[in-house]
Amino acid sequence: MSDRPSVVSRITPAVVLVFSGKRKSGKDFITEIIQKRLGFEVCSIMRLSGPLKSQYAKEHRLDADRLLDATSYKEHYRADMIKWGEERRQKDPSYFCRLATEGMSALKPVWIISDARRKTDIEYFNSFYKEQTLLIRVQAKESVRMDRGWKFTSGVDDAESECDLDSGITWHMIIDNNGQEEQLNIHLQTLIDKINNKLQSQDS
Ligand SMILES: Nc1ncnc2c1ncn2[C@@H]1O[C@H](COP(=O)(O)OP(=O)(O)OP(=O)(O)O)[C@@H](O)[C@H]1O
Repeated sequence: MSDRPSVVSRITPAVVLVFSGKRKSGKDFITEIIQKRLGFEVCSIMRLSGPLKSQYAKEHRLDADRLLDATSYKEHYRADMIKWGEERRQKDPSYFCRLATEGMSALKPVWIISDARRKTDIEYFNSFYKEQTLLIRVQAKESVRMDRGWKFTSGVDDAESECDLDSGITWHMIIDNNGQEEQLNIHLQTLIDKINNKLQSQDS
């Protein structure tokens, strides 16, 4: 990849956790637990989908707050915003990764990317932060995801953005999140131990 991250994000994090998983597998649920356990002063959650809306609003002189809420304003621009995002990504696959990881939150030592969706997202973090990056896949059975409100939606669940990471990636950790609290806690503790080891090896 040719584009370097911005000046702020070049302050190298100690750990980068890159999460991926199907809709309603529990990515937000899990990443928020990890952030709480590590502490908000240590850990930032960065959403690659976040800058899409804010940057689209900026470039089109729209009200970003209204674009982010559930009004018809958002619906009106939705299709155009998705098209704009795809065009941007095609021109520059690392565009949204760069935007999501700049700013003050990049100053914290642990970054959690909660919504990787494409192989290019993985390539971005592997190319700039190889030593720090742990790739984590969250899995849940379809029946469990349905209980959480997921319903198969054609054009969404069969789109590249949902399926690109279904194969071809060697994950450092796979977390099964089917609602078995004890099993989840074992996974999370293993991960937190790994993070703490990385943080300690940076200190020494
Ligand atoms: N282990 C769990 N125990 C209890 N509730 C859970 C668990 N995992 C997820 N949930 C709940 O399931 C719902 C979906 O989880 P979450 O929003 O984390 O999924 P997601 O993968 O981030 O979904 P999306 O990709 O659609 O944003 C939430 O209401 C969340 O609180």
